[in-house]
Amino acid sequence: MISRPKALNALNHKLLYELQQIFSELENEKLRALIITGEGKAFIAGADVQEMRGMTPQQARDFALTGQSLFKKIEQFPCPVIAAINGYALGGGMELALSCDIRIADENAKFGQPEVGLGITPGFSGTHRLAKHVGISQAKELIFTAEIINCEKAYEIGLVSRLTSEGMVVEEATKVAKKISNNSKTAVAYSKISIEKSHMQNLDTANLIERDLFGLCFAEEDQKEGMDAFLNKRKPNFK
Ligand SMILES: C/C=C/C(=O)SCCNC(=O)CCNC(=O)[C@H](O)C(C)(C)COP(=O)(O)OP(=O)(O)OC[C@H]1O[C@@H](n2cnc3c(N)ncnc32)[C@H](O)[C@@H]1OP(=O)(O)O
Repeated sequence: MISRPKALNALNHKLLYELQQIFSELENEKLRALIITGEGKAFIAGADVQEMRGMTPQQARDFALTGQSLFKKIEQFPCPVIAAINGYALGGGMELALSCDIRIADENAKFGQPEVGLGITPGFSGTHRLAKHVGISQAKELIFTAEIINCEKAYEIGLVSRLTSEGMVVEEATKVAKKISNNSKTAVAYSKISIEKSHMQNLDTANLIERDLFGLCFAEEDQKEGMDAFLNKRKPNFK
């Protein structure tokens, strides 16, 4: 849980470093799924404007690199990462949600990239990932207008995959995490790698990536256990 509620969980250097540390430690935990949510009325209301106000161009560039590196770590995390969006997901907050694999929104969640209203561009990979998830036209409209959209609009444009009533988003994210956890950890991990690496590739390159990972599954115990379970009409017991 992102917990800096007095500043609506705004991402300052301290919080970004803490998150980098947490994800580095969790990488070796052999998790099946990971849920991120915010404390209070915001998921994350963006990068810390107070802290950015006095930055030099070089300091701002270094700050952007800090956020970009953390969000790349999340996107490449060994298990699926689910953003349980409990409120405002703005600027860097939307960009963190975009680095997650699955986004689920509470009915009070609001989304936007308000940066151009502050005289800056998105800086934590939002110009890349927003277009990746909702298409270039929608991404341009959201970024150029700095419009804040509600959860229904976010669902309509494919920014989030599920909507929940107020206060139920972590419960719903937990349900999804449990469904993922019932499946082979290796097969889910390889599927995540294949999707991320083959996206934006041509079909032949994408097929090569998928073919190699598909073959690797057959070197894993889970493939034998999964298929034996089906053939013997029982539930699989993945390691
Ligand atoms: C590379 C990435 C770049 C970026 O992410 S740029 C930043 C993008 N984000 C934004 O522009 C959103 C800024 N925040 C807001 O627009 C508003 O907040 C909200 C609409 C989210 C909520 O408004 P309301 O309900 O009226 O609350 P409140 O009084 O504005 O905020 C409560 C306290 O939280 C602090 N806060 C909110 N967002 C940020 C932020 N992004 N950076 C630093 N502080 C923030 C405020 O200042 C205030 O604090 P105090 O009570 O001491 O006045």
